[in-house]
Amino acid sequence: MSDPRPLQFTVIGAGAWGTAVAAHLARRGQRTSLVTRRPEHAVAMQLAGENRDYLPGVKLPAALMVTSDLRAALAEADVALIASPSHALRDWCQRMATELGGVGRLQLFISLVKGLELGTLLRPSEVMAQALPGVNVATLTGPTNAAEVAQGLPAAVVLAVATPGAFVDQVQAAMSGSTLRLYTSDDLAGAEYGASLKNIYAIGAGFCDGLKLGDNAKASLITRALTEMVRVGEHLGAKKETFYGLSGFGDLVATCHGAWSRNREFGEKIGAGESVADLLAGRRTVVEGYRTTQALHDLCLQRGLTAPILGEVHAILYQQKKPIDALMSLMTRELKRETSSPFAKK
Ligand SMILES: NC(=O)C1=CN([C@@H]2O[C@H](COP(=O)(O)OP(=O)(O)OC[C@H]3O[C@@H](n4cnc5c(N)ncnc54)[C@H](O)[C@@H]3O)[C@@H](O)[C@H]2O)C=CC1
Ligand SMILES: O=C(CO)COP(=O)(O)O
Repeated sequence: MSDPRPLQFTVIGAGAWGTAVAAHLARRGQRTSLVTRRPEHAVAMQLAGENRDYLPGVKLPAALMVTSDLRAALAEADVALIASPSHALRDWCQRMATELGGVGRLQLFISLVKGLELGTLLRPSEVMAQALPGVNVATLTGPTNAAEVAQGLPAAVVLAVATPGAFVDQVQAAMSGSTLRLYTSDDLAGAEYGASLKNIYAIGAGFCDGLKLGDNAKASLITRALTEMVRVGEHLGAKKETFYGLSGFGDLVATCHGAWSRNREFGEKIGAGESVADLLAGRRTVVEGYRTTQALHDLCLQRGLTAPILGEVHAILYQQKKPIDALMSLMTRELKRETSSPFAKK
């Protein structure tokens, strides 16, 4: 691993996760800018020394530069990290392409996004590569609740890249420290599909919580979800082993169990009887699993893949199926060996 040398990091999107990653980088002594969407949000953060809208209670390092000036923040950037909700990713990327007018100094463009784009069904790095062709794309993902990372609690993540190399090793070293340990991977598809699928299963785990089904039910759901994740992901071109790592199993466990998880909590409230529409109305923070359930459902239909748990989550979110009826559908499926159940292809 090469020694860190000063790099310029630009984190785009000042929700909870972009702010936490930017704060981590600045604390590591890396030159870091955090770009907000709204100018008034940048001003509020500068004045308060805190992101009161999305990450209240966490003091931002003085060295962190907060701005809404995307062009200035990108001008010197060696590494850009994007932390928008998946539905806003393409807009941000198009703005970046316009402001950069080429690729500038940018050598690595890292997604912090955990969801697919509705309609195109593309992974975040695929959307990014379309907007900025010629830049190496990557994702940084794993079990990382933003508040914990922002507080400096320890975590491990994976940096999965399209093209590995010396610069990626340098970024790994620059971002790693005593509170955050980065592993690298060349399975970008696996890391992104794992990150997207785990949000759907976390909604499912939330249904278990809301229905008060107990620990056995939730453990069974998580285990079968992992099996489904591996099968769907492999079929979509990912490597099986990736799903047993931080971006798959690691994040699945964290999100299905985390009291903080917005996806899990969304499912819990639906399981307890609240309506999807009421829960989404006027929400400020993102529940990625909601749109991504639709995207992955569409992708499975398109590829002829059977994914029973994903199908039931979709039926609850989009077809008004009752969570208790979805449970019955899963429990009464055809009996089989644990290691069997090959995909039924159309
Ligand atoms: N919060 C967390 O613990 C983690 C989140 N992530 C992922 O990071 C991504 C961003 O999530 P968070 O930082 O949690 O967001 P958040 O829920 O804290 O904040 C929402 C963000 O979305 C932006 N936004 C809302 N509507 C928008 C629009 N129409 N156009 C552009 N931007 C819009 C807001 O400005 C804000 O930055 C998601 O894909 C999420 O799954 C990944 C790891 C951890
Ligand atoms: O991705 C996350 C943790 O790794 C955040 O999960 P939620 O979006 O469910 O809060």
